[in-house]
Parts: sequence; C-alpha cells; structure tokens
Amino acid sequence: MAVATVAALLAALGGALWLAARRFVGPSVQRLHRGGDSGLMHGKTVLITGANSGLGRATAAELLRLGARVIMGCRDRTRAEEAAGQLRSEICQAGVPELGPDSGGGGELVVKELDLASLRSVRSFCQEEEPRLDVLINNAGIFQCPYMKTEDGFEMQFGVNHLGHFLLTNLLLGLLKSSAPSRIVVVSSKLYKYGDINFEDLNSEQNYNKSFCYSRSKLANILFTRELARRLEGTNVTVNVLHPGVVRTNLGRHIHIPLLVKPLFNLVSWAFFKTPLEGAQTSIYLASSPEVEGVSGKYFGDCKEEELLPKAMDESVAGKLWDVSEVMVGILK
Ligand SMILES: NC(=O)C1=CN([C@@H]2O[C@H](COP(=O)(O)OP(=O)(O)OC[C@H]3O[C@@H](n4cnc5c(N)ncnc54)[C@H](OP(=O)(O)O)[C@@H]3O)[C@@H](O)[C@H]2O)C=CC1
Ligand SMILES: CC1=C(/C=C/C(C)=C/C=C/C(C)=C/C=O)C(C)(C)CCC1
Repeated sequence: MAVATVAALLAALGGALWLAARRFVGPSVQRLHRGGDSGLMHGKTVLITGANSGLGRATAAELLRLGARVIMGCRDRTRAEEAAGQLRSEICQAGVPELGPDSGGGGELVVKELDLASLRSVRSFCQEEEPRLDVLINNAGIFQCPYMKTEDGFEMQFGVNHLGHFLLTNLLLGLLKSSAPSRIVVVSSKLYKYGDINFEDLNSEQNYNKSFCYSRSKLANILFTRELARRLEGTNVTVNVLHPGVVRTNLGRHIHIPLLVKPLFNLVSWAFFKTPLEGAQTSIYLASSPEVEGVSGKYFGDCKEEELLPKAMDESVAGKLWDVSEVMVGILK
C-alpha cells in the first residue's frame, strides 16, 4: 500500500515537473518575436477590435510599447477602460516614459465603443473623425456560442467575426488609403478547414452547428482577406490573415466544462496552450515588422507564411461572398 502511494506521488510529481518544464522551456515560449524597438510604431495609429481581452489586449500592450497610438475598439466601455488602465500601469512599470497624450504622438491608448454585432454601432464608430489610420487589426471574435442573432438578424458568429468586420473595414478604407502605406491584419483560425460557405443558409436558420458556424466565419475571414488584397492592388494598403495557434484566453467562455473537470482543463491549458503574448506575436509582426512591407493576401502562422487549403483560395467563392456581404450590411453601391 505504502509503495503504491509513494509510486503515485512520484508519478504526480514527475508529471507536474514535466508540464512545468514544457511551459517554461517549450517551443511556444522560444517562438516569442520581441524584435521591435520601442519607437518602431511612433506616430502610427492602430485600431484593434476586441482589445480588452486575450490576444487583442496583448497586441495592444506590445504596439503601445512600440510607441503606437492604439485605439481599443470594444463593445463594453467599462471592461475596456479597466483593461486600458491596467495596460497603462504595466507600461509605466516597465519604464516606457513617453506614454500619454502629451508625448508627441507615441504610446497613447484610446477607448472607443464598437459592437460588431450591431451595424448601427459600426457605422457610428466610423463616423467619429480620426486624422489617420495606419493599421487596422480585425481581432474580435466569438466562439461556439449558443444560437443567437445580432441586432440585424445575422447568426452571431458569422455576424461578428465576418460581417461586422466586413462593414468596419469597408467604411475605414478611405482613411487607410489616405494614410498609406497602411496595413490590415485579420485574425482567423486553423479551424477554417472545417468550414464551408453555404450561401443558401448564411444565417443558419435551417440548421445550427456551433462548430461549423465558427469554422465558416473563420473561412470567411480568409476569403475576405484574399478578395480585399486583390481589390487593393496598387493602393499601398496591404491585408494579411493569420492563425494564432491555440491560446489561453476567454474565447472558450461558451464551452461548458463540468466543475469537477475544470481544474484539469486549466492545468492542460496552462501547460499546452500559448499565453496571449505568445499567441499575439503574428498579429504584432504583421502590424509592425518591416519584413512584411508590401506583402499582401497571405496567410501566416508563427510569423511565417503558410499554405492554405484550396477552398480558402477559391476566387469565385471569395468574389461571391464579397457581393453577398455587401448586400447583407447594406453598402451595395
Ligand atoms: N484563443 C485561441 O486559441 C484562438 C483565437 N482565435 C481568434 O483570436 C481572436 C481573439 O480571440 P481571443 O483573444 O482568443 O478571445 P477573447 O474572448 O479573450 O477576446 C475576444 C474579444 O472579442 C470581443 N468581442 C466579442 N464579441 C464582440 C462584439 N460583438 N463586438 C466587439 N467585440 C467583441 C470580446 O469582447 P468582450 O470581452 O466584451 O466579450 C473580446 O475583447 C478571435 O478572432 C478568435 O477567433 C483564433 C484561433 C485560436
Ligand atoms: C483556458 C480554458 C479554456 C479555453 C479554451 C479556449 C481558449 C479555446 C480555444 C479555442 C480555439 C482553439 C479556437 C480556434 O479558433 C476552457 C477550455 C474554456 C476551460 C478551461 C480553461
């Protein structure tokens, strides 16, 4: 009995040490791409959607550290102000002195309300005058929620992840062009592989499968990027799309995990998932690195270009999705 207890304790200790070692010296930590000088983004304005949490928050922190004026486009002002306050104090503690509105254009955080589940909110957000926009990061997202509709009657995941960002980007294109060279960065997911654009039921009214709808919205992000890159040729505005890997964020909030199993999931995610800062590296890279100047229409993971499945490169589906999306959000000329 005593031998069995000691063996079990040793196995548990060994397992814990292995997990901890993996966490601290594993490949995901080594991939960190913190090459940028503070000042690299000085004078640049960056808009990040969903910047109060997870990847968006980590991206905001790093671009702020690089000297950008970061606009946090968030649906909940209280949560966003709280995140902004924390980011400001983290940056001050890290000793970046030039933060603030009087700093001559560098390192400023601005919170603005933006609910991507409401076309009215997207339109009113874009009506607020901004003198320039150098980088737009379409980051906000919702994952495997129960069947819900946006204010305008779209299935929630397709509505927020694709249509809200589609309208936002289109309404900001003039400003991005007048600020060129400028960049658009789109956060998609490897799970696009399990999606299809079923044009006959884009609002999933006949049949709702939450995993399929998430994957479809992320496939739409990629098709949108490729069609937009084609339309933006010669404008000096680039657009690229990325997958961040599996990252420990609040994205899984709609996944029900029994209370007793939760500690195990937390342990597994702590050991195997990327941290938000690790997951945000490709967004930061595409937003700021001189290495990707002029690169457009490409798909990235871990700061490197990756190949796409043929269904994400289908030009006729991308063109049709663009046309249908224009009608859905009401910007058909
Ligand atoms: N975490 C991961 O493993 C992966 C994430 N991704 C993608 O990364 C992106 C960021 O997600 P992540 O940081 O993980 O998740 P989080 O849930 O931590 O962050 C998502 C952000 O999106 C915001 N958001 C959700 N709905 C809306 C809306 N209607 N209007 C405006 N903002 C909204 C959230 O706001 P609020 O806090 O108010 O809810 C939050 O700020 C998503 O596009 C996701 O699909 C892709 C692959 C893997
Ligand atoms: C951290 C954590 C969770 C987070 C899950 C996440 C972050 C899922 C990510 C999904 C992916 C990979 C989406 C791809 O596009 C759970 C499981 C809810 C509960 C336990 C702790």
